[in-house]
Amino acid sequence: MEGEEEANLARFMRWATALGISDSPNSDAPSSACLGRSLSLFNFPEAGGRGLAATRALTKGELVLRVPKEALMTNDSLLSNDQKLSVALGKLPFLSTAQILCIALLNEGNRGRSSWWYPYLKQLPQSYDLLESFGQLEIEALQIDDAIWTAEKAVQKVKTEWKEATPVLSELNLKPQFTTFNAWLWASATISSRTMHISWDTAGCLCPVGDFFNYAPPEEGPHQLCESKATDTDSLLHITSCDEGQRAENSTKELVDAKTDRLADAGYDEGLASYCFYAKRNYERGDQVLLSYGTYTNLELLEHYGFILQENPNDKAFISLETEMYSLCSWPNDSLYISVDGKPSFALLSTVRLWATPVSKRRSVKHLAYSGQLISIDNEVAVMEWTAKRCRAVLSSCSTSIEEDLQLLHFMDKIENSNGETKSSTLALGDEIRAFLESNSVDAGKVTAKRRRSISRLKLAVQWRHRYKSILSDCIIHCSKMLDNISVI
Ligand SMILES: C[S@@+](CC[C@H](N)C(=O)[O-])C[C@H]1O[C@@H](n2cnc3c(N)ncnc32)[C@H](O)[C@@H]1O
Repeated sequence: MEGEEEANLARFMRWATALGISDSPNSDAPSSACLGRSLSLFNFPEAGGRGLAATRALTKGELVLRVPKEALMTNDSLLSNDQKLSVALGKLPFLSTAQILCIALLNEGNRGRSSWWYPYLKQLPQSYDLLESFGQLEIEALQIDDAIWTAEKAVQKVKTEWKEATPVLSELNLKPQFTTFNAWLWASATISSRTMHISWDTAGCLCPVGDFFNYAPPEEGPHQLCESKATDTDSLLHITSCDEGQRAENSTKELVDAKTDRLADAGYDEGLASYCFYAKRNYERGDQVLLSYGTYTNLELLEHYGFILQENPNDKAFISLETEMYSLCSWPNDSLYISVDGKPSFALLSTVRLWATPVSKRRSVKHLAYSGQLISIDNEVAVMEWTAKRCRAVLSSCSTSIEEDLQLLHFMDKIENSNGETKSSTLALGDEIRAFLESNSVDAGKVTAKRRRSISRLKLAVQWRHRYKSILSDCIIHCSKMLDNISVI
């Protein structure tokens, strides 16, 4: 099996080199290998698995990989020489561009060795852990309503998309294994987790070799400047004003920064007729070279890419608010969250401050709330108490505690790394966790490949909820500190 994987990879690299994919894009000398001068393929078990390492010191902004247009797998390139596919798709004009790319990808897989893309297809992952591939048990293991709802919606969406595409899959006469729901899940996850943005097709493109870059979040998340000022413990009594004008200026700057950041990272270059990848910072030889796919919370990473980050500066915890709060201020609902450091977002804090003000006085203090200023000491006490209480309510509604989640994760690590020797260690676990394991059918004795996959998804669900609960727990600590500060005044 390993030998076969190596042979597939070697064939893929020859194919990529012949197409002009190159990590020495500025050199005129023809390359004998597509990688080796700036980048090389390497395994990073703790940071994305297969990825790209720097083979020399790389400078920020340097072009490190170029993938010519001919090597990009797009709807255009897959449909252009396939009359049968175009005719079949013409009968279902309502399909989305992403559904069309799924169908075209399965159609290409069905061709097997005769596909021009065969070397590329052979080194794609065989399975994924995106939310849409979660079963009922894994979804329930997320525990938090918002996440469960997101996962159920993702599963429903991928099922609907498959059903809508079924008539085309039948008309193409694909082998049965390329028309199943599992095959569709594979194609859909491949597209969700590996396509790159192109301006001429919303489905994006699959970019051989370029899709070996693992993810790092962009350096700074949006809105952080304002929020940290407005909720800083030190500045409680002399709150730095962050008025609407300042906010607008900051967010425009952040948008521009985010845009230049993305452009500096990767993008299709019309002039070079290639997808180009740039070093987003300086790298030492041996470092993993990473790409920012965008700004994502852990739930969004899980939904679109099938992984989470233990340290994600853009993670957020949403808690359900009093119904009235959603309409009290003009902030969008997705700005009402608790940041990864446990502090309420600027918008959440100002909303709760206004809500905690008697109705008759709200009008006169609205400008204070909107500019992030403290309304009164009593109001601030009510705000911190309400926020901490809401976080505690969510934590106590979960069927496991943060400590139990940690124990469970530790146990799952053992199952993953063991060859069936873990049974006795279940005795050391609490009743609740043992019941959880039994109800999830995790039989510690047998670890088949299929079981390993379902454990890996279950582990992702537990890791996600553990990070979420940690944010709420940090928020409770933050609120207590603020209350302590107020009490010494
Ligand atoms: C574009 S591919 C990157 C290459 C991929 N590792 C491979 O073997 O082909 C994106 C996928 O890599 C994995 N990945 C990327 N960055 C990661 C990270 N920082 N931590 C964990 N997994 C990551 C996820 O499975 C994700 O869906």
